[in-house]
Amino acid sequence: MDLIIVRNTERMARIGADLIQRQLATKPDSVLGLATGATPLNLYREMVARHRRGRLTLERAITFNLDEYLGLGPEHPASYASYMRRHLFGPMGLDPARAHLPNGTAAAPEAEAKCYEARLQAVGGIDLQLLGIGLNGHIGFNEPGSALDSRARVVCLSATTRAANQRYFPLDESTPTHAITLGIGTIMEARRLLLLASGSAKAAAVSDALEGPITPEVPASVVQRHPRVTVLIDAEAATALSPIMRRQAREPDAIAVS
Ligand SMILES: O=P(O)(O)OC[C@H]1O[C@](O)(CO)[C@@H](O)[C@@H]1O
Repeated sequence: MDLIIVRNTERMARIGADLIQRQLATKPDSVLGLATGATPLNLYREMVARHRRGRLTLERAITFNLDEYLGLGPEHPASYASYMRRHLFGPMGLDPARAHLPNGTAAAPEAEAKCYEARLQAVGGIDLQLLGIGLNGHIGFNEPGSALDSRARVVCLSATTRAANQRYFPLDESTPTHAITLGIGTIMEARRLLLLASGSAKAAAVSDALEGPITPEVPASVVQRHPRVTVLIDAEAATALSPIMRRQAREPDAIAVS
Protein backbone atom coordinates (compact mmCIF):
# COMPACT_ATOMS: atom_id res chain seq x y z
CA MET A 1 0.00 0.00 0.00
CA ASP A 2 1.20 3.43 -0.92
CA LEU A 3 0.02 5.82 1.82
CA ILE A 4 0.25 9.55 1.22
CA ILE A 5 -0.75 11.96 3.99
CA VAL A 6 -1.03 15.58 2.94
CA ARG A 7 -1.67 18.91 4.65
CA ASN A 8 -5.05 19.74 3.14
CA THR A 9 -7.61 18.88 0.50
CA GLU A 10 -6.09 21.26 -2.07
CA ARG A 11 -2.87 19.28 -1.93
CA MET A 12 -4.88 16.05 -2.11
CA ALA A 13 -6.57 17.33 -5.24
CA ARG A 14 -3.25 18.20 -6.88
CA ILE A 15 -1.64 14.85 -6.09
CA GLY A 16 -4.81 12.97 -7.09
CA ALA A 17 -4.90 14.85 -10.40
CA ASP A 18 -1.19 14.08 -10.93
CA LEU A 19 -1.94 10.36 -10.54
CA ILE A 20 -4.87 10.51 -12.96
CA GLN A 21 -2.84 12.56 -15.41
CA ARG A 22 -0.03 10.00 -15.31
CA GLN A 23 -2.51 7.18 -15.80
CA LEU A 24 -3.90 8.93 -18.88
CA ALA A 25 -0.43 9.75 -20.17
CA THR A 26 0.45 6.05 -19.98
CA LYS A 27 -2.89 4.91 -21.41
CA PRO A 28 -5.03 7.68 -22.92
CA ASP A 29 -7.94 5.26 -23.44
CA SER A 30 -7.96 4.23 -19.77
CA VAL A 31 -11.15 3.05 -18.15
CA LEU A 32 -11.57 5.26 -15.10
CA GLY A 33 -13.80 4.18 -12.22
CA LEU A 34 -15.25 7.33 -10.68
CA ALA A 35 -16.74 8.21 -7.31
CA THR A 36 -19.12 10.90 -6.13
CA GLY A 37 -19.82 12.54 -2.76
CA ALA A 38 -17.98 15.46 -1.20
CA THR A 39 -14.53 13.84 -1.17
CA PRO A 40 -13.56 13.98 -4.87
CA LEU A 41 -14.98 17.47 -5.51
CA ASN A 42 -11.66 19.31 -5.17
CA LEU A 43 -9.98 16.68 -7.32
CA TYR A 44 -12.58 17.14 -10.05
CA ARG A 45 -12.12 20.93 -9.82
CA GLU A 46 -8.39 20.46 -10.27
CA MET A 47 -8.94 18.14 -13.24
CA VAL A 48 -11.23 20.71 -14.86
CA ALA A 49 -8.66 23.47 -14.23
CA ARG A 50 -5.94 21.35 -15.89
CA HIS A 51 -8.28 20.59 -18.77
CA ARG A 52 -8.82 24.34 -19.30
CA ARG A 53 -5.05 24.82 -19.35
CA GLY A 54 -4.77 22.05 -21.95
CA ARG A 55 -2.92 19.68 -19.61
CA LEU A 56 -5.53 16.98 -19.04
CA THR A 57 -8.09 15.46 -21.37
CA LEU A 58 -10.59 12.65 -21.01
CA GLU A 59 -11.10 12.62 -24.77
CA ARG A 60 -10.13 8.98 -25.20
CA ALA A 61 -10.99 7.77 -21.69
CA ILE A 62 -14.05 5.75 -20.74
CA THR A 63 -15.63 6.28 -17.34
CA PHE A 64 -17.74 4.02 -15.16
CA ASN A 65 -19.23 5.41 -11.97
CA LEU A 66 -19.45 3.35 -8.84
CA ASP A 67 -23.09 3.80 -8.10
CA GLU A 68 -26.44 5.49 -8.56
CA TYR A 69 -29.52 5.88 -6.38
CA LEU A 70 -32.47 3.72 -7.26
CA GLY A 71 -35.46 5.80 -8.33
CA LEU A 72 -33.51 8.89 -9.40
CA GLY A 73 -33.34 9.72 -13.08
CA PRO A 74 -30.32 11.47 -14.60
CA GLU A 75 -32.11 14.84 -14.43
CA HIS A 76 -32.73 14.63 -10.67
CA PRO A 77 -30.34 17.17 -9.10
CA ALA A 78 -29.22 14.70 -6.42
CA SER A 79 -28.59 11.85 -8.86
CA TYR A 80 -24.98 10.92 -9.40
CA ALA A 81 -25.50 11.31 -13.14
CA SER A 82 -26.35 14.95 -12.52
CA TYR A 83 -23.41 15.34 -10.10
CA MET A 84 -20.97 13.99 -12.67
CA ARG A 85 -22.31 16.18 -15.47
CA ARG A 86 -22.08 19.25 -13.23
CA HIS A 87 -18.67 18.68 -11.71
CA LEU A 88 -16.69 16.78 -14.34
CA PHE A 89 -18.25 15.60 -17.56
CA GLY A 90 -19.78 18.93 -18.60
CA PRO A 91 -16.76 21.13 -17.86
CA MET A 92 -14.39 18.58 -19.41
CA GLY A 93 -16.54 18.15 -22.50
CA LEU A 94 -16.68 14.38 -22.11
CA ASP A 95 -18.66 12.67 -24.85
CA PRO A 96 -21.73 11.30 -22.97
CA ALA A 97 -21.34 8.01 -24.87
CA ARG A 98 -18.04 7.44 -23.02
CA ALA A 99 -19.51 8.09 -19.55
CA HIS A 100 -21.32 5.23 -17.88
CA LEU A 101 -23.52 5.18 -14.79
CA PRO A 102 -26.12 2.67 -13.69
CA ASN A 103 -29.64 3.69 -14.71
CA GLY A 104 -31.42 4.44 -11.44
CA THR A 105 -34.84 4.33 -13.05
CA ALA A 106 -34.45 1.03 -14.90
CA ALA A 107 -37.65 -1.00 -14.85
CA ALA A 108 -35.70 -4.10 -13.77
CA PRO A 109 -32.94 -2.80 -11.44
CA GLU A 110 -31.24 -6.17 -10.79
CA ALA A 111 -31.04 -6.79 -14.53
CA GLU A 112 -29.68 -3.26 -14.99
CA ALA A 113 -26.96 -3.97 -12.40
CA LYS A 114 -25.95 -7.16 -14.22
CA CYS A 115 -25.97 -5.35 -17.54
CA TYR A 116 -23.83 -2.54 -16.04
CA GLU A 117 -21.28 -5.08 -14.85
CA ALA A 118 -21.31 -6.73 -18.29
CA ARG A 119 -20.74 -3.38 -20.01
CA LEU A 120 -17.77 -2.79 -17.75
CA GLN A 121 -16.32 -6.24 -18.42
CA ALA A 122 -16.84 -5.71 -22.16
CA VAL A 123 -14.40 -2.78 -22.13
CA GLY A 124 -11.85 -4.81 -20.18
CA GLY A 125 -12.54 -3.64 -16.60
CA ILE A 126 -11.23 -0.64 -14.73
CA ASP A 127 -7.69 0.67 -15.06
CA LEU A 128 -7.86 3.19 -12.21
CA GLN A 129 -10.63 3.17 -9.63
CA LEU A 130 -11.18 6.27 -7.56
CA LEU A 131 -12.76 5.57 -4.17
CA GLY A 132 -14.12 7.58 -1.29
CA ILE A 133 -14.95 5.96 2.02
CA GLY A 134 -18.21 6.19 3.92
CA LEU A 135 -18.38 6.97 7.64
CA ASN A 136 -19.21 3.29 8.13
CA GLY A 137 -16.35 2.10 5.93
CA HIS A 138 -18.37 1.60 2.75
CA ILE A 139 -16.86 1.80 -0.71
CA GLY A 140 -19.21 2.56 -3.56
CA PHE A 141 -22.51 1.73 -1.90
CA ASN A 142 -21.17 -1.56 -0.55
CA GLU A 143 -22.40 -1.23 2.99
CA PRO A 144 -21.04 -3.19 5.98
CA GLY A 145 -21.94 -6.85 5.55
CA SER A 146 -21.38 -6.83 1.76
CA ALA A 147 -19.61 -9.92 0.46
CA LEU A 148 -16.00 -9.20 -0.42
CA ASP A 149 -16.51 -10.90 -3.79
CA SER A 150 -19.80 -9.13 -4.56
CA ARG A 151 -20.60 -7.91 -8.07
CA ALA A 152 -22.79 -5.05 -9.32
CA ARG A 153 -26.20 -5.31 -7.72
CA VAL A 154 -29.07 -3.55 -5.98
CA VAL A 155 -28.29 -2.70 -2.36
CA CYS A 156 -30.20 -1.35 0.59
CA LEU A 157 -28.59 1.79 2.03
CA SER A 158 -27.76 1.91 5.73
CA ALA A 159 -29.26 4.49 8.06
CA THR A 160 -25.77 6.05 8.48
CA THR A 161 -25.34 6.50 4.74
CA ARG A 162 -28.84 7.86 4.23
CA ALA A 163 -28.35 10.35 7.06
CA ALA A 164 -24.91 11.42 5.78
CA ASN A 165 -26.25 12.00 2.25
CA GLN A 166 -29.52 13.69 3.28
CA ARG A 167 -27.80 17.06 2.84
CA TYR A 168 -27.87 16.60 -0.94
CA PHE A 169 -31.68 16.31 -1.00
CA PRO A 170 -34.36 18.96 -0.59
CA LEU A 171 -35.93 19.09 2.90
CA ASP A 172 -39.11 17.40 1.75
CA GLU A 173 -37.30 14.54 0.03
CA SER A 174 -35.44 11.78 1.81
CA THR A 175 -32.36 9.92 0.60
CA PRO A 176 -33.45 6.91 -1.46
CA THR A 177 -33.48 3.60 0.38
CA HIS A 178 -31.72 1.63 -2.38
CA ALA A 179 -29.00 2.03 -4.97
CA ILE A 180 -27.17 0.13 -7.68
CA THR A 181 -23.48 -0.24 -6.93
CA LEU A 182 -20.48 -1.97 -8.40
CA GLY A 183 -19.52 -4.81 -6.09
CA ILE A 184 -16.44 -5.13 -3.92
CA GLY A 185 -15.22 -7.95 -6.17
CA THR A 186 -15.64 -5.70 -9.21
CA ILE A 187 -13.76 -2.85 -7.51
CA MET A 188 -10.93 -5.18 -6.47
CA GLU A 189 -10.42 -6.24 -10.09
CA ALA A 190 -9.44 -2.67 -10.99
CA ARG A 191 -5.78 -2.62 -11.94
CA ARG A 192 -5.10 0.31 -9.63
CA LEU A 193 -7.03 1.85 -6.72
CA LEU A 194 -6.89 5.42 -5.48
CA LEU A 195 -8.67 5.80 -2.15
CA LEU A 196 -9.29 9.35 -0.92
CA ALA A 197 -10.44 10.53 2.49
CA SER A 198 -10.47 13.89 4.19
CA GLY A 199 -11.64 15.35 7.48
CA SER A 200 -11.65 14.09 11.05
CA ALA A 201 -15.08 12.46 10.63
CA LYS A 202 -13.40 9.85 8.40
CA ALA A 203 -10.47 9.15 10.78
CA ALA A 204 -12.01 6.08 12.44
CA ALA A 205 -13.17 4.59 9.13
CA VAL A 206 -9.71 5.15 7.62
CA SER A 207 -7.94 3.50 10.53
CA ASP A 208 -10.37 0.54 10.53
CA ALA A 209 -9.90 0.18 6.78
CA LEU A 210 -6.11 0.37 6.74
CA GLU A 211 -5.16 -1.26 10.02
CA GLY A 212 -8.13 -3.35 11.14
CA PRO A 213 -9.01 -6.89 10.10
CA ILE A 214 -10.13 -7.41 6.52
CA THR A 215 -13.81 -7.98 7.03
CA PRO A 216 -17.15 -7.44 5.27
CA GLU A 217 -18.05 -5.29 8.28
CA VAL A 218 -15.57 -2.70 6.98
CA PRO A 219 -15.83 -2.99 3.19
CA ALA A 220 -12.92 -0.60 2.60
CA SER A 221 -10.61 -2.93 4.57
CA VAL A 222 -10.43 -5.07 1.43
CA VAL A 223 -8.07 -2.51 -0.14
CA GLN A 224 -5.35 -3.99 2.10
CA ARG A 225 -5.38 -6.97 -0.29
CA HIS A 226 -5.00 -4.91 -3.45
CA PRO A 227 -1.50 -5.05 -4.99
CA ARG A 228 -1.57 -1.48 -6.36
CA VAL A 229 -3.42 0.81 -4.03
CA THR A 230 -2.65 4.44 -3.28
CA VAL A 231 -4.33 5.87 -0.19
CA LEU A 232 -4.33 9.65 -0.33
CA ILE A 233 -5.66 11.33 2.80
CA ASP A 234 -5.39 14.63 4.60
CA ALA A 235 -3.87 15.06 8.04
CA GLU A 236 -7.28 15.12 9.76
CA ALA A 237 -8.35 11.82 8.26
CA ALA A 238 -5.03 10.33 9.41
CA THR A 239 -5.41 11.19 13.10
CA ALA A 240 -6.53 7.72 14.22
CA LEU A 241 -3.72 5.87 12.40
CA SER A 242 -1.08 4.20 14.52
CA PRO A 243 2.39 5.79 14.69
CA ILE A 244 3.74 2.76 12.78
CA MET A 245 1.32 3.35 9.94
CA ARG A 246 2.00 7.07 9.88
CA ARG A 247 5.72 6.38 9.63
CA GLN A 248 5.03 4.28 6.52
CA ALA A 249 3.43 7.29 4.84
CA ARG A 250 5.25 8.57 1.87
CA GLU A 251 6.65 12.08 1.71
CA PRO A 252 3.70 14.00 0.31
CA ASP A 253 5.83 15.95 -2.13
CA ALA A 254 7.66 12.92 -3.44
CA ILE A 255 5.03 10.90 -5.25
CA ALA A 256 5.90 8.55 -8.01
CA VAL A 257 3.64 5.94 -9.50
CA SER A 258 5.10 2.47 -9.09
O1 LIG B 1 -17.31 11.77 0.11
P1 LIG B 1 -18.46 11.59 0.99
O2 LIG B 1 -19.60 12.54 0.65
O3 LIG B 1 -18.12 11.62 2.43
O4 LIG B 1 -19.05 10.14 0.70
C1 LIG B 1 -18.28 8.97 0.90
C2 LIG B 1 -18.60 7.96 -0.14
O5 LIG B 1 -19.97 7.61 -0.14
C3 LIG B 1 -20.54 7.72 -1.40
O6 LIG B 1 -21.29 8.89 -1.45
C4 LIG B 1 -21.37 6.53 -1.80
O7 LIG B 1 -20.88 5.91 -2.89
C5 LIG B 1 -19.35 7.80 -2.32
O8 LIG B 1 -19.72 8.41 -3.48
C6 LIG B 1 -18.33 8.47 -1.52
O9 LIG B 1 -17.07 8.12 -1.95
